Amino acid sequence: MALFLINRYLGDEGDDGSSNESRAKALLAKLQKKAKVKEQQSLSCQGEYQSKTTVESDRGTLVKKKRKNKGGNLEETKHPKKRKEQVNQDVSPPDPEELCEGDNARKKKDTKKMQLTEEDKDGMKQTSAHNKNINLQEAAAVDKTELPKNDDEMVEKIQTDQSIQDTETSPSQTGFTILGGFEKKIIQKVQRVLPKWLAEPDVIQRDITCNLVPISDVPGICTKLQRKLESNGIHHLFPVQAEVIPAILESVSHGLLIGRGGYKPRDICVSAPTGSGKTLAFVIPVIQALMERVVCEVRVLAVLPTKELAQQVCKVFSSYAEGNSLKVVMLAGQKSFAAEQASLSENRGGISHSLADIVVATPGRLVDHINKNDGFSLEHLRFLIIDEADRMIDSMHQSWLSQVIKAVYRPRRVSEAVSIFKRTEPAPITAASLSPPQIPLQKLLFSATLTQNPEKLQQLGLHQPRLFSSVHSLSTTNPASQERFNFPQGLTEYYVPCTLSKKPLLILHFILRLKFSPILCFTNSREATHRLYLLVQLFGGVQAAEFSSRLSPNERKRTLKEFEQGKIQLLISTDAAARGIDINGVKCVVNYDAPQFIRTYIHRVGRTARAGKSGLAFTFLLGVQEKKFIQMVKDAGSPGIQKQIVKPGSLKSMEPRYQQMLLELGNTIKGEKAKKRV
Ligand SMILES: Nc1ncnc2c1ncn2[C@@H]1O[C@H](COP(=O)(O)OP(=O)(O)OP(=O)(O)O)[C@@H](O)[C@H]1O
Repeated sequence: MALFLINRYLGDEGDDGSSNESRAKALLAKLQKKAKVKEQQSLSCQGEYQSKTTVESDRGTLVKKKRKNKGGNLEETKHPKKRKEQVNQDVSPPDPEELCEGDNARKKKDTKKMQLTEEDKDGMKQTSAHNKNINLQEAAAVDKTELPKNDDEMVEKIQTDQSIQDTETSPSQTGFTILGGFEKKIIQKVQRVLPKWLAEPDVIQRDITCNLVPISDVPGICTKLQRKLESNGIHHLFPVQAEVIPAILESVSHGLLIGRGGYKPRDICVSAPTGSGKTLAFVIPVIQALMERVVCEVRVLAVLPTKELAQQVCKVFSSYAEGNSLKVVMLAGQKSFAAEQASLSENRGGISHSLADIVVATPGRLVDHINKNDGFSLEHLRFLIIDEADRMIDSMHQSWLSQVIKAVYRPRRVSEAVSIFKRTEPAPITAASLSPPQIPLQKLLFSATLTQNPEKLQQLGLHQPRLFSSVHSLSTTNPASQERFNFPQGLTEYYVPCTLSKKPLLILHFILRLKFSPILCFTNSREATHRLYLLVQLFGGVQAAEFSSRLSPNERKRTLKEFEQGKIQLLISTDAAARGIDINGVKCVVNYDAPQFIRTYIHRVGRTARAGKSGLAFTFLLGVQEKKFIQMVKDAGSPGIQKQIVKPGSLKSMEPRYQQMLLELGNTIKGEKAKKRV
C-alpha cells in the first residue's frame, strides 16, 4: 500500500508541455497499432472459422430461428458480423474469438457464463430474467465482434473495454473492499526549485568596457597593491573584480582567524564570462590578506584542472606576491616529486618548516603530496580557491576535495594533537576561552559556466554561500529547459555549413585567403588534431603547430609561448587549450569539429574576445549537425550565431593540391605507425 508519494524533480526534459503532448501522441499511436494487430488477428481467426463451418444456407435457417426467439431484432439484420456471432452461440462450435482473443475478453465471457449457471441452480426460470441474460450475451457478442471502422472508433472501443473491466471489478459489485492499489491520479509536474543563494545572486555587470571602475573607487585595496596594479598596466578594475575583491577583503577584515562578528565567513561563488578578469578577483584580496602574516605556512591553496592553467595562475600570484615576502609554489608535475617536496618545506632542528604561503596545484599531484609528503601541511589553510569549478566538480571522483578537507583538520604534530592537556594561564571563563579560535576555511569558486545544479554544488560542502553572477535569468522556479550563460560582449559567432571532405580546405581558405591569423582551431580528439596538423604541414605555406596530450608538458609550454609570440599562425588543439588559457591576441577561434556540449563551446570561443576586446568564432557544421547545434547555442543565451557561406568555387583552386596531399598523408601516417611498432 502506498503510504505517501514523493514527487521529485526529474530533470529538465519533462518540463515542457510539448513533450507531454508528444508522449500522449506516441502512446495513442502505440494503442492504435496494437488495435490494428488485434483486428487483423480477429479477422484471420474468423476466416479460419468460416472455412470450418458448414454452408451458408445453414446460417440462414439459424438466423430465422434466432429472430423468432428474440422477437425480430432489426439491428441484427443490419450487422452480418453480429449475426455470425449469434450463429456461433446457437450451434456451440469452438468460439473463434476464444482462439485468438486476449484474456480480458475471455474473462468477461466466463463471468457471464458463471452468472447463468447460478441462475439455473437457484431454479430461477422467470422468462424476463432469462431474456435479460440472452440480451447480455448478445451485448457481449456485439462487443466482441463489432470491429472499429477507423482509429477514433478504436480508441473509443479501448476506453469502453476499460470501463467495462472497471465496472466488473468494482468493489460495489463484488461486495468486497479492495485493500491497497493505486488510484489513478495525474502525476504532478515538479518544477526545479533553486535555493535562495542561487536564485538571487549579487549581479555583476557583464559589459566590461562600459563598467570599468577606477582602482581607488574600490574599497579596501591597500596602496601597495594599487601601485602594483598600476605598474602592471591596470588602472581600472573590471566589474567582477570591483564586486568580488571587497567581498573577500571584508571576510578577512578581522584577521585570518575569525570572520566578521566572530563567525565563520561565507563561501563565495563567482560565475562570470570568459576573459572577464576572474583571476585577479581572487589574487588581489588573497595576497592582501596574507601580507601581514608573520610565520610562513600554507594558507592559500588554488586548485586547477590542468598543468597549463596552474602555471598561468601561479604566474599571476607570483607577480603580485613579489616584494611581500610571500612564497608561491606550484604542484602540477612540472618538476619531479622530490623537487616539489623540497620547495614546499625544509627541516630545521628536527622540525618541518613550511616554505610556501600559496600553493597552486592540479588535483592529482596535490593528492600525492597530501598522502606521501610529511612536510606538507594544510592545517593553517585559510582559502581554498577552486578555479574552473564546474570542471573540478566533475573530477570529484578523484576525491581530491575530501582529502584536502581531511588534511585541513588533521594536526601535523603530535604535541598539537594533545594540546587540550596544555596548561593555560588562569583567566575569566568566556565562550571564546572555552573554544580556542580556529582558522576558518573559506572556499572561493570561479567559473564562466558555474553549474546551477544544487545537487552538484552540494558535493563541495559550501558554508552559507554567496553567489556573484552576471546571469540575470535566475529565478526560484526556473522554467528554462537549459542553463543560460553569458557570452563575452565583443564576440561575434558564425557557423559555416560544410561537408566532411571540405573541412581541411576551409581552414586553409581561412588562413591563406581570408588572412585570419592567429587562429586557434579546435578538434574533438588528439588523433584528429594530429591528422589535421600533418595535412596543413604537407600543404605548406602556413606556420602551424599542434597542442594535445601527444606533446610533453615542456613541448606544450613552448608551443603556447610561440603562439603568444606570433610565431605560429594556426594552432590546432584538443580541448586541452579550451579552458582558462589566456593567450593575448587570439583574434579568431575555429571549431573545426563542432563541440558536443555547450560548456565546451563557451570555453573554446572564450579564448578570443577577452578583457573587453573583440573576436570571431567560426564553427564548421555538417548538414546533420546544424539544427541541433544552433538550438543548443541559442538556448544557452547566445546573442546570435550567424550563417557564413563559403562558396565551393573559392575552394576549387586548392583542390588538386589537396588531392595529392591526401595521398601523401596516407604514407606519412603509415610511416608513423611503422616507427611506433619499432
Ligand atoms: N582590470 C583589468 N584591466 C585590464 N586587463 C585586465 C584586467 N583584469 C584582467 N585583465 C586581463 O584580462 C585577461 C583575462 O583575464 P582572466 O584570465 O582572469 O579571465 P577569466 O575571467 O579568468 O577567463 P576564463 O574564464 O577564460 O578563465 C587577462 O589577460 C588579464 O590580464
